[in-house]
Amino acid sequence: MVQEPRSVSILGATGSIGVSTLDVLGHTEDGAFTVEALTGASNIALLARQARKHKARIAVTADESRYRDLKEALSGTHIEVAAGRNAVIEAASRPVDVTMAAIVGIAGLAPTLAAVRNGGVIALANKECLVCAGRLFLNECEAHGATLLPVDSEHNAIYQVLAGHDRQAVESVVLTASGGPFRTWRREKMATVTAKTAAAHPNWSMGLKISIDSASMFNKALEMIEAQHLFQLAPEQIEVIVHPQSIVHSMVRYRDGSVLAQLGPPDMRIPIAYALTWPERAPLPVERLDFAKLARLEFEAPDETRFPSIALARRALDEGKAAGAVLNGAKEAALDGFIAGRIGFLDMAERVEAAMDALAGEPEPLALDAVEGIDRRAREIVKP
Ligand SMILES: NC(=O)C1=CN([C@@H]2O[C@H](COP(=O)(O)OP(=O)(O)OC[C@H]3O[C@@H](n4cnc5c(N)ncnc54)[C@H](OP(=O)(O)O)[C@@H]3O)[C@@H](O)[C@H]2O)C=CC1
Ligand SMILES: CC(=O)[C@@H](O)[C@H](O)COP(=O)(O)O
Ligand SMILES: [Mn+2]
Repeated sequence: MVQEPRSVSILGATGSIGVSTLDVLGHTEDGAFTVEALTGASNIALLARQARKHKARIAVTADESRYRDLKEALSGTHIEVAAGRNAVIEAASRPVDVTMAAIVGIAGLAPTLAAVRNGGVIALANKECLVCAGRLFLNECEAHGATLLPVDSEHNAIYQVLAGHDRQAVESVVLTASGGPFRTWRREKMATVTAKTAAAHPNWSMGLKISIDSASMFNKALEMIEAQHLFQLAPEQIEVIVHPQSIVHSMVRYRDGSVLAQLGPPDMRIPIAYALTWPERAPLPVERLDFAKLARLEFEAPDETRFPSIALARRALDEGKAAGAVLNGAKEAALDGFIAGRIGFLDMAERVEAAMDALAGEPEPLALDAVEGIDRRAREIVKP
């Protein structure tokens, strides 16, 4: 049976997830997908190359000052060009079958919400949408009939192993964490690391910010809150276990004692392809796991003294309300400060805790401007 082509927009096309998404599209059958919008920010040359190669209808940079550069880079084509935050939101609101939401940080929230309001499939890599605005985001998905498919590898794994099972039978979910580059380091040594060392993830090739978040385990902290919203879990149903090989992407415990897991090589093209082709599974030429060569799969409890981010996430899960938005906004500001060399690696968790103390009990933000407001206040407290 010949199927209609699916139209796809990629928000954050020039980033790690965006590039992998276009790579996956390149492996699908000819004519299976058409590209509507590609958005980026600073990397104009790559955005223009991608738009030409994949015959996008529109290319948008979030940086208003780069309009002319992008226009010039796409001269001689019929590809529309636009620039600025609102242009990204407008491009995201064009109706498509699938939107890959892969802008980094809370900057991805407004464009992804715009895509949600069109219905269709939202392939969600941007975990911050759920961390900062879980209830708002899910309400909008329901109101507009959007299908939310998680791309974050752990949540995609859980989504896959929940499929076809009774939710009432779920005891807990177990998020796996690599432990990052400092898994075995002493705390004193962690105090002096640079952004370059922190960005060297042992298993995954990812953007700068999520790589450093993996090193501080703030990535796992965000993922705990992401899981709470996505799978409607109580705080005590969310477990974290360190698994240094990143082969088991996460697990679900059922009430009969069974544990179901999803495994695969650490390659984001697998969850990306799952979301793009759902509910089918298309062939994908990625590495196959060779179980005879896998020496061992290890598991260990996270050390919450060296990685206080995990305890901060537990606190946010328990407090609810605006705590997710505060944790994320404070973390983004602290991370920017660490990358710029203004604060140390261990200072990040201290700054986040201070913001959570100061803004404890703030009401849950249920509109975009309320989320952005609480995010701004958290950043002001951190002021790195
Ligand atoms: N990378 C991975 O393997 C995984 C990523 N994720 C999540 O996916 C999201 C993307 O991650 P990743 O691809 O690593 O990030 P990258 O930093 O590699 O890419 C981010 C993308 O967002 C664009 N961008 C940056 N700032 C803005 C802004 N203010 N407005 C609009 N666009 C902007 C960038 O444009 P430009 O580069 O042109 O400046 C780029 O296209 C994050 O939320 C991350 O947590 C989740 C699981 C795995
Ligand atoms: C690939 C992916 O989903 C990342 O979020 C990954 O999980 C990061 O690894 P950590 O487990 O080290 O945070
Ligand atoms: Mn993840």
